[in-house]
Amino acid sequence: MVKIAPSILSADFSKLGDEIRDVEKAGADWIHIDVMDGQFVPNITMGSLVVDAVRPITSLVLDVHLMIEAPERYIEQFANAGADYISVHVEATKHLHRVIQLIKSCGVKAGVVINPHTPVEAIRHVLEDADLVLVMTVNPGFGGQTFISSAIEKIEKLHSLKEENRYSYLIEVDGGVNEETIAQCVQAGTDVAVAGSAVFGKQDRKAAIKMLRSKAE
Ligand SMILES: O=C(CO)[C@@H](O)[C@H](O)COP(=O)(O)O
Ligand SMILES: [Co+2]
Repeated sequence: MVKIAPSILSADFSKLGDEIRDVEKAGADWIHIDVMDGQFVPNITMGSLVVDAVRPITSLVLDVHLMIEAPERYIEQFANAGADYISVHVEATKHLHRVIQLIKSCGVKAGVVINPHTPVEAIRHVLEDADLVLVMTVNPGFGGQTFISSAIEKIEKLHSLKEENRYSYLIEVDGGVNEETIAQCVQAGTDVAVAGSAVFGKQDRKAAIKMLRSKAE
């Protein structure tokens, strides 16, 4: 069954603790945390302090999506704050293989992320080391954007490479995932679906997650 990972970017930050408890009660599997630096992407969001604050209030997996230049500078900080997964963009570092090893050496699962214009070939040689591959279905930087469906063939490709080579990574999709788009993602091989506005943007989070799961089946 697909895991649902609400992105706190769309939560009400004036009551972040309550928002996280609410989606946990509503059946969320993971909590997705979008870290943006105003350089790699135009927006600035949150740092490791937020991961630190969230860690004691939930037992859900904390899935940290780093949209920052040279992420190798901050891996230890996010690991110490309690991240379970740390994902870095291939477009943001000169030494992707080294960053993956660094994440793992901190005892954290390592994810690699590709932007909508980036082909799977760009991460081909780190797939055997990755615990997670995150396929962006919007240009990173903001919540509430429209799903880019050309990314579906990349999910299919990652799924078949995984089967052929017995790789162990999970496939995650992020951006514009909602009740209209989740089915095609899951059909293509998605294991984890990030949903920001499709969960936090709704009053009834339990109904929202239930709807996503039912459309995914
Ligand atoms: O990483 C990002 C955006 O850069 C995402 O995680 C968004 O926060 C997802 O929001 P929705 O598109 O689901 O509203
Ligand atoms: Co994200």
